[in-house]
Amino acid sequence: MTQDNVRVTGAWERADGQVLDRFRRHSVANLGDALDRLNIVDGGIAPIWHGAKAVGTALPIMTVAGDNKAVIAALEHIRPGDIVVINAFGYDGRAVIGDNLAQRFAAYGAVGAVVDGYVRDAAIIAELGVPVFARGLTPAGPFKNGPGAIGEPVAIGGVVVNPGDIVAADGDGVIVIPPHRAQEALTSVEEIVAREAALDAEAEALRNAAAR
Ligand SMILES: O=C([O-])CC(=O)C(=O)O
Ligand SMILES: [Mg+2]
Repeated sequence: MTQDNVRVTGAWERADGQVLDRFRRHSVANLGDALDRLNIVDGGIAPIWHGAKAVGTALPIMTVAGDNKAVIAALEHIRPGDIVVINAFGYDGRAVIGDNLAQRFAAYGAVGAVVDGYVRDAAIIAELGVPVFARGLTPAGPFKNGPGAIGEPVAIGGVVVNPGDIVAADGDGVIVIPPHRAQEALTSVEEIVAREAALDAEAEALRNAAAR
């Protein structure tokens, strides 16, 4: 379906809320290790405020550089638990979202947004507490002409994101987990956490021995 210059692909399966909750317990670094250290978005895409983190089901949006018509059209397609994923082609000349859109994402139930591009209104977004990850900030506003696409696979930071993929983001960065690898990732990350706890205990024992 094409909705006024924006192509819209129909529904896809969303990740189960309990599965998302299990991913929420883990750092992106450990999740990356659990997936052979692959599937990680390049480090240029980072949180725009300290402490931002989010895990959700990807709602992918493709824009043209500097334009957010497709982002606005995507609002009505957000379902609770979604994370908005925008391929804005890394363009640094215009912000494709700001506090208005971030706030609307949250009102529709999205857990946050990952933007391969630039954003604005960072101080207000931080105050609102909406987790937003992007390449950087610019005060220049976007055009609203399209074209664009909603619900098709996109690339962000060198990684393909399909509609329905699980996306986890924290202070270190962003990872994309295809749903068919979710169980494997969770089993493996739980082993990694146990190993890291043993390393922490070892370091503590060394510190205590040195203090004696
Ligand atoms: O003007 C726009 O479309 C982007 C923006 O600043 C906002 O969402 O607050
Ligand atoms: Mg604004």
